[in-house]
Formats: sequence, C-alpha cells, structure tokens
Amino acid sequence: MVKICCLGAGYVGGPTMAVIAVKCPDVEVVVVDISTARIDAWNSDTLPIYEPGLDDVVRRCRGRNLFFSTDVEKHVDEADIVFVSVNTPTKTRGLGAGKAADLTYWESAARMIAGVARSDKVVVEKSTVPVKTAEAIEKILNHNGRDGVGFQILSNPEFLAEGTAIQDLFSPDRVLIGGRETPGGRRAVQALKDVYARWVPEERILTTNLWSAELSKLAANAFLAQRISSVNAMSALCEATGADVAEVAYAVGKDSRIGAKFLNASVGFGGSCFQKDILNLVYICECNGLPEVANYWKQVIKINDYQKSRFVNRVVSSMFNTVAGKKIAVLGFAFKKDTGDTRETPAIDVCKGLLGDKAKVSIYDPQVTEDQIQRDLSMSKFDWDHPVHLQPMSPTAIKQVFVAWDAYEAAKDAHGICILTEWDEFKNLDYARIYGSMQKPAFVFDGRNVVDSEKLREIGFIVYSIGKPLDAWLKDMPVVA
Ligand SMILES: NC(=O)c1ccc[n+]([C@@H]2O[C@H](COP(=O)([O-])OP(=O)(O)OC[C@H]3O[C@@H](n4cnc5c(N)ncnc54)[C@H](O)[C@@H]3O)[C@@H](O)[C@H]2O)c1
Ligand SMILES: O=c1ccn([C@@H]2O[C@H](COP(=O)(O)OP(=O)(O)O[C@H]3O[C@H](CO)[C@@H](O)[C@H](O)[C@H]3O)[C@@H](O)[C@H]2O)c(=O)[nH]1
Repeated sequence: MVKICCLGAGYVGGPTMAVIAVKCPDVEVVVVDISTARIDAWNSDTLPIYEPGLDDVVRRCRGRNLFFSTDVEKHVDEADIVFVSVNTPTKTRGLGAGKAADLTYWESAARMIAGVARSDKVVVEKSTVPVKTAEAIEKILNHNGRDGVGFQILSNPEFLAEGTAIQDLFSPDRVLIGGRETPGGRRAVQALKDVYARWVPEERILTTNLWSAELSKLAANAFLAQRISSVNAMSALCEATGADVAEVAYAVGKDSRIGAKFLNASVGFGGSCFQKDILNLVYICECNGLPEVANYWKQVIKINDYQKSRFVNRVVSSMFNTVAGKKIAVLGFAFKKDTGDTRETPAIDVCKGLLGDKAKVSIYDPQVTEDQIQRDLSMSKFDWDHPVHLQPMSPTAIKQVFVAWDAYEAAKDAHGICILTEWDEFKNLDYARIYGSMQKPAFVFDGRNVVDSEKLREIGFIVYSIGKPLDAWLKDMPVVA
C-alpha cells in the first residue's frame, strides 16, 4: 500500500488530502501538523475550515484511509510520498522584508524530513514557493539525510480556490507536476502522476521541469489578479464617465481571446495568495535584475490598494465628509463568499479606513467569528500568515467595533451599509425593513455589486455600486481622491 503523509493541515493540505483519500481507497493518507488544536478539529465534528462539500468527503474516508495526527515524525518516516503544504508567508524583517517569501516553515520541515527518513522519499512541494526553492530543499535533504536514503523533489503547486475547493479538486483544469529530468526524477513524477490519474484525465496532468512548475503557480496567480485590477481600474473610469462596468466587462469578455471569467469589479481582491504571491514574484524579478518586470507586476497591487482606499473615500465623502461617531454596518468580512477565511480580506482595509475616520463599525458575516474579526483588525501586516498558535495572542479588542449576529442587527440605527463580501443572503435581505431601522439619509455602498440598486433607490436609499453610473447625490459630493 502506498503511504502518503502531508505536512500542514490547512486550507490546502486538509481538502487536497481528503480528496486523494476518497479517490484512492488503497492509499493511506495521513495529514500532520504542528498545531494540536488544528488536528483535534480535523478529528472532530467541527472541521477547522468552512468549505462546501468538505464535511462529506472527510466523513467518507476519515478513519478508513484518511488520518489526522500530530505524530509528525512517525508518519513522515513511514510515507513513500511526503507533501509539504506549510505556510510560506511574506517576510516581515531582514533581507527582502515586505516582499520575499519567508521559507522558515519549509526549511524546518525539510530538515525534519531529512532527520527522520529511513527510506527513500518523494518530497512534493505543495506550498507556493519562489522559483528555485526545490534546489535549496534538495540541498537540505541531501546534506542532512542518512546515508543510503535518497530524496526526489517534485513541484506540484495547488490551484484550488477557496469556496470551491472540493469541486476544483474533483475536477481540476490541470494538475501540474514538475520534476528533475533524470531517471529518478522521471520515476518520481510517474509515481505522483499515478495517484492523480485515478480521477484526473491524462491530458489534464501536465509535466514540466521543476522551475517551470514553480514559476507557473506564481504566474497563474499574477495573471488572475491582474484581470481583477484591470477591471477595477476600468470601474473608476466608468464612474467618472457614466459607463457601467458590468456592461463593459461583458462586452470585453465576449471576445473569446479574453474570456468572460474573473472580470467582476469589486472593492478589491483579497485572500491569502494573490498579494503574497505577486510580492514574491516582484522580489524574484528584482533579484534577477529585472526592475521593469517587477514594476509591471507591482502595479497590480497598487491598483488593488487604490480600489480599497477609493471605496473608503467614497463612503466618507458621500456622508458629508465625515463618519465620526456614525454607525456604519459592514456586511461580509470574509475575502469572498462560501469561506470563513479572512486572510488579506479587503474588509480589513476598509474597516481600518472607516475607523481611522472615527466611525463606529458594526460587522456581520455568516462565517467569521467576533474573535477573528478583532484579531484581524489589530494584527500587524503579514502576521496573519503564520501558524495560528504562533500568532500574537489576544489582542486588545477595538472599542468602536461591534460584531452583530445578523444583517438587520448590524444595520439598525446605522447611517450607511457597506457590502464587502458577496454572500448570497445579502441579495435577498428585506431592505425595506432595514431602511426603516436606519438613520436618514440612508446609504448603501455595494462593494460587490450584489444588490438591485434600482429597487433600493425606490425604497429611499442612496446607493453606490462599484463602477456603475453615479446617483445624483454622489455626483454632487466632492471628487474622490
Ligand atoms: N489557501 C489557498 O487557497 C491556497 C491555494 C494554493 C496554494 N496555497 C499555498 O499553500 C500553502 C499553505 O496554505 P494554506 O492556506 O493551507 O495555509 P494554512 O495556514 O491554512 O496551513 C498551513 C499549516 O501548516 C502548518 N505547519 C507549519 N509548519 C509546519 C511544520 N513544520 N510541520 C507541520 N505543519 C506545519 C501550520 O500549523 C498550518 O496549519 C501556502 O504556501 C499557500 O500559499 C494556498
Ligand atoms: O472577478 C473577480 C474574481 C475574484 N475576485 C476577488 O479575488 C479574490 C480571490 O478570489 P479567488 O481567486 O476566487 O479565490 P482564492 O481562494 O484566493 O484563489 C486564488 O488563489 C489560490 C491560491 O494560490 C489559487 O490556488 C487559485 O487558483 C486562485 O483563484 C477574492 O477576494 C475575490 O472576491 C474579484 O474581485 N473579482
């Protein structure tokens, strides 16, 4: 029986391994982590992450051929294939701070694998890493491993998106495997290919050299984020000219060379990957003497930051240039719908912007806890991407932040509502009831273009929707910087 061990029971390690286990009943899969709390949660009825369909997959194979454990060394030693899916945060100190990937967790994982392995291993990079990481990992494994124990390193980046992870894993657009072009390297690629081939059609399993696989992951995320920044840049111009960004995106996306997906204007992209991976790409370009290329990709992040601050400015300027002491309801805190993940969510920057202008912020999200919101609003930049048990403990709660149990409570007595996540339930709220409970004039700032703005205007709201023709009220307000 082939044995697989995965280091890191997070958003990638957990769902990915659960799907491998369910698709390969004759393979034993053990997911291990240094966080006992995370492993306990994976072994309980309340999984540590919210992902549609995940509970069902885990229930089908946990205890059969899928196991979660903190006994890291034992399971690494017993495995034939070791996936490494640990955090690769942005460095906050020293060389490359604010851009380069921090490979501390990866390096310690590699040293541990080298120290405990008593038989040959295929070590698979599942985390997103800088190009050439495999070379560094190979050196660590080969210099620290026992005599006679061989390692083959593969790059197998993950392309799942949160909220649709199970669907993406069951039916991926492609699986990418990079390996050494040596007989040993080819055998390792084939061993991993055999696992995926149980459910992924052969033509969707791409094999490349190691560096192409590592770089393709960064490139794919940069291209995706670039589309969002492109449509968001257009949204600002739409507001200035009376064009409608949805109509523009539809017309542009109808060109089959461009395609319709990933062109939804928004308050900005979030999530643990896009910004981190582009910063990483920028740093690699700079290190390779390519400042023009680095600057090109930096713009994707700059436009994203601009979009978030533009949104905050719009809120404040619409409300007579001050939100001091005013209650603002924030509907949605997760970085997208169908996840409880808040890493790099635009809601953090928007809330901080409103708090900076002394607003009282009342937040509702169906999947995010009060503790998480308070932590997110008080944590330093990039601290969020370290293992939870290593993050700063119990920050002081921010007094002007309130967390509500539903949208109606959040909006009661508020002067304005900001919709920051596109949860389906926000489309069908009783907005007449909400209007009745709010201060007047009552504003809705739709950062995800989910509400029917005409209906809301009929109720009496002043509505701002990203990239849509402006309400007369908003047009008369001072120009937004
Ligand atoms: N989240 C996504 O949608 C996504 C998608 C594709 C790729 N990625 C990449 O995958 C990697 C993991 O991301 P994630 O979202 O799953 O992160 P995560 O924080 O949810 O999970 C990482 C886990 O690794 C554990 N860990 C850290 N060091 C360890 C060690 N030495 N041994 C065992 N466990 C260890 C942590 O405790 C944590 O539970 C990152 O490189 C990320 O960029 C993420
Ligand atoms: O048209 C769009 C599409 C997305 N978003 C936003 O972009 C962010 C990222 O969304 P998405 O890409 O769907 O989720 P992630 O889970 O971050 O997935 C991305 O990042 C992962 C981690 O690397 C990759 O594996 C995935 O392929 C890649 O889509 C979210 O804030 C979305 O709201 C928009 O604003 N407009």
